[in-house]
Amino acid sequence: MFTSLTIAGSDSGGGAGIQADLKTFQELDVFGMTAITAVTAQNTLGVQGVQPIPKEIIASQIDSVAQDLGVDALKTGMLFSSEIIKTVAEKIRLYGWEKVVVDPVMIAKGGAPLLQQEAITAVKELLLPCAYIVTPNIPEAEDLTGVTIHTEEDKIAAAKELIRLGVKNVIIKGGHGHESNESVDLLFDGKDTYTFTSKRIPTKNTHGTGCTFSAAITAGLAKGLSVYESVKIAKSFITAAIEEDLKLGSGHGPTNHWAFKRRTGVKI
Ligand SMILES: Nc1ncnc2c1ncn2[C@@H]1O[C@H](COP(=O)(O)OP(=O)(O)OP(=O)(O)O)[C@@H](O)[C@H]1O
Ligand SMILES: Cc1ncc(COP(=O)(O)O)c(N)n1
Repeated sequence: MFTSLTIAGSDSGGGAGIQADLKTFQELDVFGMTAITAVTAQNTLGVQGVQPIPKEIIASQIDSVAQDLGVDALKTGMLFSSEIIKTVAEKIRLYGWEKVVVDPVMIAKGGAPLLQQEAITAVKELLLPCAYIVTPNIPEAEDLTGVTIHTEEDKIAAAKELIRLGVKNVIIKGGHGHESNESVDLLFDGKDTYTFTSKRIPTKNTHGTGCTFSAAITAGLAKGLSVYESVKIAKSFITAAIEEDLKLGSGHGPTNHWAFKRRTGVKI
């Protein structure tokens, strides 16, 4: 049995955060484990409350999992503060984990901050050097690098800057490139560039797409797949989940975590 750990925030609405990660791990036949960094009161309309968890309890959750169950791959999501980032980065180094996917969650779809502004420096200095893969969306890549992104060349320039900060592989996600009728995710491994393209699906139900995508990549890595193979499957997983949206709530609804497995019917 392969195992994955998600270190992220709880989304009471079930579409993003820890909840999206566990649903994705389960669908991809990986045993999911959690270290909760913050509890959010959230639904499809927005974020109504945020309560960070004390750093000692976060450290303790990670120790509990590491010292008994083992971690084949892990991802980070909402980390909220510099203090939490420092705690998580120290644990990643302590246990020598290498298959680490960092989803640099900053702002919820509705605009609520999920990372304190002053914590961006900690992401760059403490977390990115631990990352095997980082998966920013376009605004996050801009914030982390200072590069304004309009073109594919801009994405490559931002990716190179992230590699310089210590990341091994960068995926700049295209969900926010609304001017195009395609959603193109660009992978850069420090040498070669690969693109993963789907047609842009016209829906407002994209709550938790980034969480789901990075969790699917983590599941692939846990099973020993390459970065390229893991991203390819993750792209199919998220495309199916957006295409067959569930139409829940009256704001930005969740995606459909069952869709990929129902569609493919195969074990990967
Ligand atoms: N409308 C869409 N049609 C097709 N694919 C999409 C669409 N929106 C997002 N995606 C895909 O979903 C994945 C996540 O991309 P996105 O840029 O939305 O991440 P994100 O902003 O971090 O997500 P979130 O903040 O909602 O968790 C990518 O693979 C992207 O290509
Ligand atoms: C706990 C948590 N983690 C991550 C997100 C990002 O997802 P989105 O940008 O779709 O709101 C979120 N809303 N809540």
